[in-house]
Amino acid sequence: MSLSLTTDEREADVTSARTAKNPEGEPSAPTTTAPPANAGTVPEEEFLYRDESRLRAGAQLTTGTMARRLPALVLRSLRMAWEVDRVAAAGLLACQVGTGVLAAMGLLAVTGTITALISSGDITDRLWEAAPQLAVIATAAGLRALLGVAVTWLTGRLRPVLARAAELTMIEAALGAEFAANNRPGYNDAYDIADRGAQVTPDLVEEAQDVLASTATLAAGAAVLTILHPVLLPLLLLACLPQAAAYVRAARVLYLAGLETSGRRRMLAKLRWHMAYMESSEEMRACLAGPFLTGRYRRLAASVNASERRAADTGAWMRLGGAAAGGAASATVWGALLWLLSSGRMDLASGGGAVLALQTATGSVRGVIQGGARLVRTGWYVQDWQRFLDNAHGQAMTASRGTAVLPAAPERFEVRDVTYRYDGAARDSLRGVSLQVRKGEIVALVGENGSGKSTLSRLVCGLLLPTSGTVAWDRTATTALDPWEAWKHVALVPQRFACLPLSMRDNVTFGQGDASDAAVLAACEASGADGMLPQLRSGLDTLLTSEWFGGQQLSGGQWQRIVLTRAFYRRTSLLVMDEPTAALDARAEHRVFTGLRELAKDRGVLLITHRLANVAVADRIVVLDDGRVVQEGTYDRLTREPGLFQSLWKLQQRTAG
Ligand SMILES: Nc1ncnc2c1ncn2[C@@H]1O[C@H](COP(=O)(O)OP(=O)(O)OP(=O)(O)O)[C@@H](O)[C@H]1O
Repeated sequence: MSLSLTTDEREADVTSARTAKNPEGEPSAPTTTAPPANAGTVPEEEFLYRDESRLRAGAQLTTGTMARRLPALVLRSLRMAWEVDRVAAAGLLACQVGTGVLAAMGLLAVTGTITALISSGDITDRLWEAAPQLAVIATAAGLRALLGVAVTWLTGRLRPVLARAAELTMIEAALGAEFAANNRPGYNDAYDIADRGAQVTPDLVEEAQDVLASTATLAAGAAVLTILHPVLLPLLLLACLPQAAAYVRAARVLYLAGLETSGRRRMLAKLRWHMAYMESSEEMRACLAGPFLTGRYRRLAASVNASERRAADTGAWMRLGGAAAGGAASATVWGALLWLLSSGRMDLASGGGAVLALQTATGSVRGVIQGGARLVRTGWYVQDWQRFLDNAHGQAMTASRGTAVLPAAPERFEVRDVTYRYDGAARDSLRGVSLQVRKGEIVALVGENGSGKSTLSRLVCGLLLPTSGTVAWDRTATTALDPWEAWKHVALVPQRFACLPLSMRDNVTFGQGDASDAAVLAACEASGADGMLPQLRSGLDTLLTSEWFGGQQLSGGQWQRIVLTRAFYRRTSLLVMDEPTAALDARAEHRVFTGLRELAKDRGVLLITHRLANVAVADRIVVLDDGRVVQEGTYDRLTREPGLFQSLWKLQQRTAG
């Protein structure tokens, strides 16, 4: 998926804009080929969900599946609740069992009361006879109300804990995924859907509670109905089948709509982020991107709304059909009860009890069906979450890498005949590349935009694994290494870095090392970040963001100094710097490059920069062109030797005047 335009598309765009003007230069009515205002040139279809196998699996979900999966889902929700809060989980289960028992007691007491009241004899005697039953009814009702309050309290206690626990599993899954997976077609959709599953895990528990409560009351009603006449319960259950089928079909339609709109909803979230947050807000304003993007947002939102409305309408029609069929079937059950009474097969007292039991059971069956359908839909989402955690998309690093741990800090990082192609890309980003970085050596990577420098640096760091060829650290292939152990030996200054809302100290240390003032200040000195310390309100403990009270915002160059400090603080065997001084002023840049030789004494340094005068500091320069190494040598040699390096270098010299 690409948001950029091809040259043809861009030209078509300009042409249509030109033809939309009349010869006097006044805007005319848009031609049929011109895109409508604020439309954007990438059609919504680009953001459709395309995982056919998931959609097919979704379409095959039936009432049978629901019936089979309900017990497992209820158990699973109880297990999840048990894992995060045992007291609440046990309490909820006890409350549900208690509710069922009390419902049965209440119903039996109602039947007993009616029998006592309509029997012959003095009314005072009959009332005295019914009194204990009435006491049971009142006590059962009161206790059920209390249990209801307890259920609400316990569920409220569980919800946030479950939600945070589920969020954490997603963060861990994302951190444990291959960096390359982000490019895999469908991965981000799968992540989004799984994330939705994680968010609804508290619903799973709540809905399971509802189903359990309805089932408990249904069990009580069913027991009383069966005692009164064996035909009533099977009839009632049969009558509910059409409604159950309709509800499950409606749940399936809504679930599939959720899948289908996931890509578009993700794009909406991304647009919202860009329009609302500080990182891109200056560009949004100054380039007048706001109206265009809100137009784009409206169009995408309309397309999502239309899909969701269609699903809601279809679901409503299905439920209406189910309700009508259920109503007709209920009438049959009530008819059967009338027939039993009129034909003398059931006495009047039992009939009174049966009316109440039927009413209770019908309400509970409806509760089981509606709650069950909701629970099953939530269960599908939770299943998507579990599939992601189970590495259904093959993204987990544990699946693609070994567990080897290097016995000592590595001294040689070697790339041998490596080819790399990003997932979903049409061509290789690197082809047959070889490179070595040894301890004590500074190697510079240069080349034009898109030539493969960052990709190669990611391979050297072990962030990416080669498509073919080998990347080895002291003879151990990066594919065999435990990544978390391996990255203890790497410090990376990436092109796009993270500006985290943490204190300056935490932004530098990330909780590693001794984090003492002396250690952090030494790294600050090497990067030039020490110069900004006097401006920080609380020194190293200043919160680096103005989005919260007490925080302080840094400039772009100041942030880059922090990122350099981060890398220097780590004192690793390999230091990779991708455009490390792009935002630095001349003094800070000079300081970094003059300090580099000292830094390289006990580590290998891989330096990527477009400022070719700076690579004079390197021992070796490797020149990349379109994914291949085209030149390699010292600065002196490459500036004299005709080739890509010399021509780029001369251009820069000329620009510099
Ligand atoms: N995450 C990615 N997914 C797919 N293709 C990518 C990705 N990152 C880079 N590429 C492609 O790989 C090629 C090399 O990109 P790379 O970022 O390594 O170039 P570079 O030399 O570092 O460029 P620059 O000087 O602009 O930083 C480019 O054609 C780019 O389009």
